[in-house]
Amino acid sequence: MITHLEHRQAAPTGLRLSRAAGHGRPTAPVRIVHLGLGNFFRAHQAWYTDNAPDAADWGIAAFTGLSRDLADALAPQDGLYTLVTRAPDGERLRVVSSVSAVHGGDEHDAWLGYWADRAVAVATFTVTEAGYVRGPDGGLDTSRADVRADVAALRADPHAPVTTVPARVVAGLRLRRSTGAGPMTLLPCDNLPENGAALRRVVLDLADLVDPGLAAWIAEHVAFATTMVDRITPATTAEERDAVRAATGLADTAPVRTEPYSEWVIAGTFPAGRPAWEEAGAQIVEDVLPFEQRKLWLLNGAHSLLAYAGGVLGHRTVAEAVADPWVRGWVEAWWDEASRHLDLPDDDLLAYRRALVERFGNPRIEHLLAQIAADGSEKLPVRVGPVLAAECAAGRLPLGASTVVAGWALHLRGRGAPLSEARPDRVAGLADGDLADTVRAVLDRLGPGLGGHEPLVATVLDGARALEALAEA
Ligand SMILES: NC(=O)c1ccc[n+]([C@@H]2O[C@H](COP(=O)([O-])OP(=O)(O)OC[C@H]3O[C@@H](n4cnc5c(N)ncnc54)[C@H](O)[C@@H]3O)[C@@H](O)[C@H]2O)c1
Ligand SMILES: O=P(O)(O)OC[C@@H](O)[C@@H](O)[C@H](O)[C@H](O)CO
Repeated sequence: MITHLEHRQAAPTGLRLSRAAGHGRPTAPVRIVHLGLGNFFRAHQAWYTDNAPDAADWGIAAFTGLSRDLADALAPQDGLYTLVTRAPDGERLRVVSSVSAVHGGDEHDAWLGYWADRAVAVATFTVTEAGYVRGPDGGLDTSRADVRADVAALRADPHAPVTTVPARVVAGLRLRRSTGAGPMTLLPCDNLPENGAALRRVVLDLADLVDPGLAAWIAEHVAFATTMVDRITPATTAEERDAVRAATGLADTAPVRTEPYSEWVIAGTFPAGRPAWEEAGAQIVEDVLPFEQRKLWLLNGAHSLLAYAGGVLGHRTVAEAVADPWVRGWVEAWWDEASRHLDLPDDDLLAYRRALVERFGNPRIEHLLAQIAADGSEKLPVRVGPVLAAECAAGRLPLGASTVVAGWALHLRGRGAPLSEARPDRVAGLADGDLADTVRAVLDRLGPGLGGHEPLVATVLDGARALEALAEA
């Protein structure tokens, strides 16, 4: 295995990462604010910004969303961290310098301060699908207690601390309007279809409830860009910290490991500017949709299939699950089904599938199925629902899609990884009754009327029984 250090590293062993000690570049002025400081942001948006030729002009102030632990880990090392890019046969380590400031999500005054600053031109987000607090129709879910509390707080005091993502954004934009800090762009980077429009909708919904006139100001001054983001980035483990220390001699409490592959496709306008991300490999396009569907269905849909069906069969990681011939067969079936509904040349799709087989099989990316299985109620309607409905509408009973549904039904009934849902109310009652009841209920979640499609129900039930039989074998 080859280990390549991209930057000069400093001895002595155990020295903490620090700009004063000459690690990384000098701190760049903050012109981007990020919400959702976690692993993916640091392997993706922060890395592209670090690679841009104008990186010295574009620093990021990054806020955690929920727990402030990562901010506390990164602050003593000046926002610097080691990105470990793991190929099957070797790895590259580099110190990423683009994060100029780190904050806990509870530092609301600091958050507001950036939004009032004319120098800040872009806000990016990686807050998980659940973080957008959308209701079933995609609008703001005003039935949530946290949303209601935030609306009441902002009506009473524009500076009041708030917790939901749309409320944090509305608070920031309201201050930006009053300080005349000018237009900016919001750039969501979560695995949601049309994520720019999705964020815009919940932000405008909440603005309307808080401050008459604010929604119109936002519509005129704030651009919502849409993105497709891709780079498989599992959660960091203690072993990773030890491995980085062994390779570099540096004590980094928050390294990130990721794969060599990376894609960022962006559509939108940037009235206050942005880094030259396209020179770091991002694609700026008119329409993200074909890239987004290809990725959400072929990559993320297959991930969910691996997580649920592979989890029932006792697999722990993506690489383990995709090496199982049964699971691999279902993944290929799913890819055939999804590809029929993608408006892209066959050769492109085949090349993408071949690359996915390699990426999933990378033994040095230990991507836990349990991490992917979380929040299925948010993910499956987006990753699998559209293909399932389209296949049924075309008169077919899709094996791959049915196996994802079968795996999810069993997962909800306690098989595979432990159930983890940001919105437990969304899955309440789904596991009640017998397996057929669960299958009907989950199908109805994925497409109107699918729970009453008897041949489909029978196909999913067959799939679930086959999974159970294989798990017992
Ligand atoms: N990890 C990947 O491979 C990957 C790849 C593409 C896209 N993404 C997107 O990035 C998201 C985050 O992935 P990650 O690996 O960085 O996870 P992570 O757990 O390392 O970080 C998640 C961040 O989001 C915040 N957050 C979580 N729920 C929130 C909520 N309800 N409101 C506000 N903030 C919230 C957390 O506090 C944390 O700061 C994913 O959900 C996905 O949409 C991840
Ligand atoms: O990050 P999530 O929870 O939306 O989904 C889990 C994985 O499918 C996802 O993180 C992929 O690894 C990623 O989308 C690859 O770019």
